[in-house]
Amino acid sequence: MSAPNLKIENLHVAIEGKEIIKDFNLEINGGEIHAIMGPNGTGKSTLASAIMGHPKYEITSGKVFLGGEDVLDMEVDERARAGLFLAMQYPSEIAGVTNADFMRSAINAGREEGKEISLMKFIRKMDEKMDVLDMDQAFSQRYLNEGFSGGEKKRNEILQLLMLEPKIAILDEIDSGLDIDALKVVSNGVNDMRGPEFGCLIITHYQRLLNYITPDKVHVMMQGRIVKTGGAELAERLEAEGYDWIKEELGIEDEKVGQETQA
Ligand SMILES: Nc1ncnc2c1ncn2[C@@H]1O[C@H](COP(=O)(O)OP(=O)(O)OP(=O)(O)O)[C@@H](O)[C@H]1O
Repeated sequence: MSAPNLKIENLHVAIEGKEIIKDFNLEINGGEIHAIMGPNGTGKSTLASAIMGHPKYEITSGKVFLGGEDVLDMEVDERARAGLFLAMQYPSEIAGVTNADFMRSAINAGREEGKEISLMKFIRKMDEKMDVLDMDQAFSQRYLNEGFSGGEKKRNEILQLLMLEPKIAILDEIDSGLDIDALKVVSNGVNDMRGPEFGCLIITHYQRLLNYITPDKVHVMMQGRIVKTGGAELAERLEAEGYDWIKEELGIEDEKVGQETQA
C-alpha cells in the first residue's frame, strides 16, 4: 500500500459566486500531523468541506491529489473509500441505524467483495477502540448520533476514525464543546492513529488541543490562504498574542465580518 499523501495545489473555492479559498497550497504525508489555525471566517471549514466534495462549494480552479489520484474527479463516497476521512462527513443523526451497524457498513464499503470484516473481528475491534476512548459499550447499540450530547458526538467521530483507519483525516474543530477530560480522551484517540500510515490535518482555534496532540506543522490561514507556517511554537505564540502581529508583519488588512472579499 502506498504511503499516505495529500497534495492541495493552487486551490480556489467559491460559495455562491464569492471566492473564499484563494490559491491554497498544502502537502501532508503519512506520519505528519498538521494544524490550521486562523481567525473566524477565513475559510478553514470551507477548505475541509470542499475537499470532501460538499456540493455547495464550487472548486473554481486547482487540484487535490490523494496518493497521486485526482480527488476532485471522485464522487464523495469514492473519496472516503480512497482513504480520506472528514470528521463531519456523516449525517448527524440516522434514525434506525445503530452505531455498530453504521461503522461495520462503512468499513466494508472500503473493502473488496469477499474481504469484508467478520462479525467477530469487528466486535473485537470496536470493543478495543471504545476502550481507548473510554466509551460505554452501550454506545455501539444506540442509533447513530440520536440524542448524543455534543461531546459524545465528537468522541463518536474519533471512534469512526479509529475504526475506519483512513490514510488522511481532516478533523474540523474536534475540540469544540469538549470538557477537559474528553479533550484528553479524544486526543489519545488521534495519537493512537499516529504513524507512517496516517496523515492528519487538524483545524482548531485553540492551542489547548495541540498541548495533547503535538503538531509537526502549524499553518495560519487568513483570507483564504496559508500566510504563515511554523512548528508547535507558532500555536503557542498565537495563543499568547493573537493574530494582530501576523497581520502587521504581512501587511494584511482586516475584513469586516461578512464583507465581500476581492478575488
Ligand atoms: N453558504 C454560504 N453562503 C455564503 N457565505 C458562506 C457560506 N458558507 C460560508 N460562507 C462564508 O465563507 C467564509 C468562510 O467561512 P468558513 O466557515 O470556511 O470559515 P472558518 O475559517 O471555518 O470560520 P470559523 O473560524 O468561524 O469556523 C465566511 O465569510 C462565511 O460567511
